[in-house]
Amino acid sequence: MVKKPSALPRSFLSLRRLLRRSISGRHYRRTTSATGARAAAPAQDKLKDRTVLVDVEGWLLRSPLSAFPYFMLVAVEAGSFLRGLLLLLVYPVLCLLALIGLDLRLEAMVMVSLFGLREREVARVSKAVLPKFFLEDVTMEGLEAFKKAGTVVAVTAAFPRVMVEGFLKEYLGVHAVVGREVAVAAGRYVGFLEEEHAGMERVGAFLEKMQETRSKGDGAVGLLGAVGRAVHHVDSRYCKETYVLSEVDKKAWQPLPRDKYPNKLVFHDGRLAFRPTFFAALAMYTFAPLGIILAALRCIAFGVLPYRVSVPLAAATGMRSRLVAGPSPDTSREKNEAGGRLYVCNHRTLLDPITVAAGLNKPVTAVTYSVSPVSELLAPIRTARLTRDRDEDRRRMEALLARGDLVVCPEGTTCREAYLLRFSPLFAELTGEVTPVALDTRVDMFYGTSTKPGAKWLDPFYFMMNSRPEYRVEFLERVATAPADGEAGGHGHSIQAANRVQRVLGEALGFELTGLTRKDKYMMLAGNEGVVSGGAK
Ligand SMILES: O=P(O)(O)OC[C@H](O)CO
Repeated sequence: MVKKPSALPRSFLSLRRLLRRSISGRHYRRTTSATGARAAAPAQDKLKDRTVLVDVEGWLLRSPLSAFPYFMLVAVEAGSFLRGLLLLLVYPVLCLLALIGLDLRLEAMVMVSLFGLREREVARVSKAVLPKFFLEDVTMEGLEAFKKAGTVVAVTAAFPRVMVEGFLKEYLGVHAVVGREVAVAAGRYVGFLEEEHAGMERVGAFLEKMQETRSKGDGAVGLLGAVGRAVHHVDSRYCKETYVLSEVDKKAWQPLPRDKYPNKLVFHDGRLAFRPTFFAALAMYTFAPLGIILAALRCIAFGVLPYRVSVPLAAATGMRSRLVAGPSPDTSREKNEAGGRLYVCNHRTLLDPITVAAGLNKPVTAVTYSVSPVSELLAPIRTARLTRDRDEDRRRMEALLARGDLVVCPEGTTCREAYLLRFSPLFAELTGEVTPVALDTRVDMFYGTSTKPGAKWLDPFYFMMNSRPEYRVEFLERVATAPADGEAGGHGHSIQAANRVQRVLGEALGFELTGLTRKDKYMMLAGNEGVVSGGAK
């Protein structure tokens, strides 16, 4: 359960603090903004190395800010689509509650979205799913104001602390997030959100303990929104200087561009590929029955029909496969000395090898690692498991390549954003040249990738459930992977060759190269190493 506020009356606590501060001789100067646009943001250097108290909704995030999409994301991603539907259905009633008091609506949204959910899963969603959406709501000026600050304490009242903590700490480098807690029992949320004043008492107690706030001389600086914010009371007690941002000023602030994200958003998780506002979520739930039918039809088409029939048929249902550059004639007809051709592609979804096969219009074998057994069973192409034992995998791949064309995705896991992960170099030791295939996908409603072991088998189905899923396929010029005359072979060489192929694909796609791995992705998004039980070997 959440900690109960102190039994002492709040007025007594405030009086005690006031006395303590008067005795230490501190002064609290309040600086309010001028009315001109952007006047409220202090120069970066002014806050250099200082302790800053940031009001998340009032200062940092864009206005008007709707909390509904975030609760919808938590309801769906940490709960289920059924819970999301419940939130959608009760939301109009919750809006009526807003007439009685805004906080009542918030409390009710917290109850519907979080009740019964595991604390750990909500924290995971806060780190793995919500940041993508919160980052789109960050104001550039709001963030830049405290970029050089020493310690940043973020305060939230419009969201439970758990919902904003992941994004603020992981992506914006905020040091502490304090705000309202939701009651927990036996590791699950009971759903009661503590009152705003209790959240602010918590902020006060936190600042009270900080050396910087109490004794460094400069005191803390507050960056606050203008109206009706309980955080002002805490701020006036702990900050020597305060910048207050009016709603009018904030409207002139710009959204933070992607290239200015303090930490790159390479990985994210969750099924919903759109911001679930009330109407967008309503559209999704209305479309879902048709989406299921479409997905079933598309899966059957790719499973049983030849590509020259299934591709146009899928296109008639809205699914697009754009072959930007097809395989060169010799690539598709001739075999190389190893046997079949080795196609090396970046990894967007589990359907990548099928798309390559459709582009070639002939069967291929795909090597997989930690794929759900259900996906293997339903795959319309031959698949072969890797073990992550280098010698064994090499033997398996050489044998497969001797028998026919092989598709490998050396990133080892899918990536949704415009980045390429590190290429595992084993493929470069199998044959003298490879054909890189640049793949990109677009979805409008559901992501066809996931990290939850229990949900992975549904990945291709979700991709097919989109109203207009799209694949872009580009067969590139072959790249030599064999050592040139006089060049040393071995592992060092294969790493260089793998990096070369990664670079070629990165250039074709306009994607940034990274050294991140499958393990990095899973540790970050799921807190595990990404091994699907029954699918590793
Ligand atoms: O589910 P992912 O994104 O880890 O991708 C799994 C790969 O397809 C492994 O072959």
